[in-house]
Amino acid sequence: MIGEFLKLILFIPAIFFAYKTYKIYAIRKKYSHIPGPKTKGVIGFYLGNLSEALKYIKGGKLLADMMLDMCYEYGTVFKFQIVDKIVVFTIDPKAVKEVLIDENFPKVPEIYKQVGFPYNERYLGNGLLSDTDFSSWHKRRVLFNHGFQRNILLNSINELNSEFDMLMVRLRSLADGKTRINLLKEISHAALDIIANIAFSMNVDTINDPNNELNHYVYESLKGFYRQTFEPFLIFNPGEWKWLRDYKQIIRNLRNIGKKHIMKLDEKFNVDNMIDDFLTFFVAGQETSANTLAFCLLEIGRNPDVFEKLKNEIDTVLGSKAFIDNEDLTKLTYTNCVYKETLRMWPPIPEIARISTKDLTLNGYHIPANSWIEVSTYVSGRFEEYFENPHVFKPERFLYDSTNKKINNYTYFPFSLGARNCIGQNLAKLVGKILIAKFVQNFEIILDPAQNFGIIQEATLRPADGTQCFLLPRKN
Ligand code: HEM
Repeated sequence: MIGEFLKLILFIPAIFFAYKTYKIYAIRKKYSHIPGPKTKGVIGFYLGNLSEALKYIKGGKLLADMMLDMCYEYGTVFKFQIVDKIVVFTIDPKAVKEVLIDENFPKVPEIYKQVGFPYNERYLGNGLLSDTDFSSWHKRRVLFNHGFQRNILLNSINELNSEFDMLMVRLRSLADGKTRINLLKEISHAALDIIANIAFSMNVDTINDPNNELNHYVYESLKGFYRQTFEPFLIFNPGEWKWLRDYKQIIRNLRNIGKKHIMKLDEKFNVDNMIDDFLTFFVAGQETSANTLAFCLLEIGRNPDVFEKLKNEIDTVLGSKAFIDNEDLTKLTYTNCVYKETLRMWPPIPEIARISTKDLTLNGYHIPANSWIEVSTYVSGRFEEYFENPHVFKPERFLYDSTNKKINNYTYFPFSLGARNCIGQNLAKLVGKILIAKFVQNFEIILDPAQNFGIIQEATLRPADGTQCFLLPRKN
């Protein structure tokens, strides 16, 4: 009897192993006509290119850096294998257009379920970012589109000016040339206040009260989300179950804040869906906007020539005028280029994945239906064929004059492209330009030489040390 039981115990894993082996064999065969890195030996057969990917991450690089190196080796359409999944990667401009715009392929449900319902707890739920069902997503996107148009956002230019004036006051109190300042943190606080104010007419003062509950729960919920993404096995460790309960409670507390606020608005829509979008705007908008600006100020600190040109433009257009209006913004051409160049080198969302719903041909290669296809503005932005001296921070490449040819839309897409592009991009650009202009008007920046200039990729890309610097008030 015991012998039979033991046989059964060994038989089940053997069947499972045989099934996995067959699955991997079949998938490798299906994509064998597409170029890509070879895998090594038996371990390579089962794990694919996982060990190469881990080498990049351990070496302080990004997965996207591995893709960039592979583009030089295998061309602009190639495949790689991670365990039993094969990903088709492309930065070919025609292919990018086809995947994101012409075919408008859906998002990958496996990725967005994690942020929608981590551990079966409703976090972003079916919010705009995580809803992978086209028709339910589309109904709500149409509702929100209007409020995010540039001309509508310009009605809030007073609020945007005042939020950043508050940040300037706070930074001035620290600008003695000796106090080390983490600019990422300071800008994150302002970004949260702006989203609360502009999107939900909420008065939150995170700039002066970083411990407020909205900031606390948004921050902690994101921290939990990263752990869940990068430590997928922690659920099996009983020692982590208390952490898991606390994480779920943080999500519930954040949703309760959203619920209380939405009830005040007396909305007629489904409350749970409204809470999903309440959380989505903070989660999708705060880190991305703040990280971009932290990278931008890091580049300004690293490139004194860029800082000088910015000062010239901003002093000429604004002088000591504190209020920045739409007319001023349209004149800040170089400032605009600095923002764009920052997003070329440091896009906070470096890669985007889609699932193909039909067979197609990319760059001559047949791509079967149900393929996981990845595109990356980070890789395109650093590919020498598309951008000359891509590792040099050169805002002038976005100045469209007779010496510069226009940048191809499908090689530069930090806000993604097509129907599921970033709804908050107009807000992010307004916020970005106003912050840069006010910062340059007010301060000299000295980067802390002791800081780590590396980058970290969690859900988004950010400067590892958060832009550590010393500030001095500008004499003008
Ligand atoms: C520099 C700042 C920002 C960058 C680089 C950025 C980038 C992106 C990208 C690449 C996507 C597509 C993601 C995907 O396909 O998985 C996206 C989607 C989205 N972003 Fe942004 N974003 C920024 C700021 C914002 C802001 C300020 C908000 C709102 C307050 C926002 C709200 C959203 C939402 C709701 C989506 C999902 C849109 C949909 O699928 O309908 N983002 N963003």
